[in-house]
Amino acid sequence: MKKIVLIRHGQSLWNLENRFTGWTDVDLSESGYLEAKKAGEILKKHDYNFDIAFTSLLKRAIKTLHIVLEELDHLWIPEQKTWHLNERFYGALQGLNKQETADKFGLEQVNKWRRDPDEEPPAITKEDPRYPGNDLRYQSLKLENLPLTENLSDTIARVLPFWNEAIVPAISKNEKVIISAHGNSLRALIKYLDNLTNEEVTALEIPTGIPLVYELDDNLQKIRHYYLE
Ligand SMILES: O=C(O)[C@H](O)COP(=O)(O)O
Repeated sequence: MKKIVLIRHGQSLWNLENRFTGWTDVDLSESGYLEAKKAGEILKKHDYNFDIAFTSLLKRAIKTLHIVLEELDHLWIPEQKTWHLNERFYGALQGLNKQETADKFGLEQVNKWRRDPDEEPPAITKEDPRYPGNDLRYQSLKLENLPLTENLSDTIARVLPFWNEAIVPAISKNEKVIISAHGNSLRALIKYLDNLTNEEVTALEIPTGIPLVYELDDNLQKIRHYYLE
């Protein structure tokens, strides 16, 4: 039996302000730091240790990972950072307040943008300062990989290749893996691991900063999953 740990970053400043974040690189809030520290303490209490870590290119996930690893005295393990694990790119919604957007466009539309796997939020243009092509960290990406908007299906389409090409080989070598990522990149992965329908994934909410364990069999099929307390 193999075990992996997934963790959504601790509360970010824009989670606190209730703003669409996506690829905006906002920091953890004070509570977010504490959540990450507590996650590390919980993992330590349960005697978890890791051989390799995977995270996104966004500081809220990277810092969460580092705070957790610091608690475990495991800052030395190799880590791979990748845009594939970034939060869903929220297009022109990035930066807007979720409540104000619901007041303007209606809650039904906002819920669709947030949770319907096939509904794309309004796109930005390449001239928009939020275009990832303007950001150094994405300079090695192919043009077609730089999103203008993404729905969950688009996010799944970039998370799964990384799962198969980088994370599966590590798990198969019996390496103990921790993945620190985001609400929607983790929803993408969990949809796959739990074989969820579109309707089921719509209802899936992942709390910030709580370690989520997946037990997998030798074929990497899920046996069970649970949050650690
Ligand atoms: O990018 C964001 O705004 C959040 O991290 C996830 O937001 P959601 O719950 O609205 O998808």
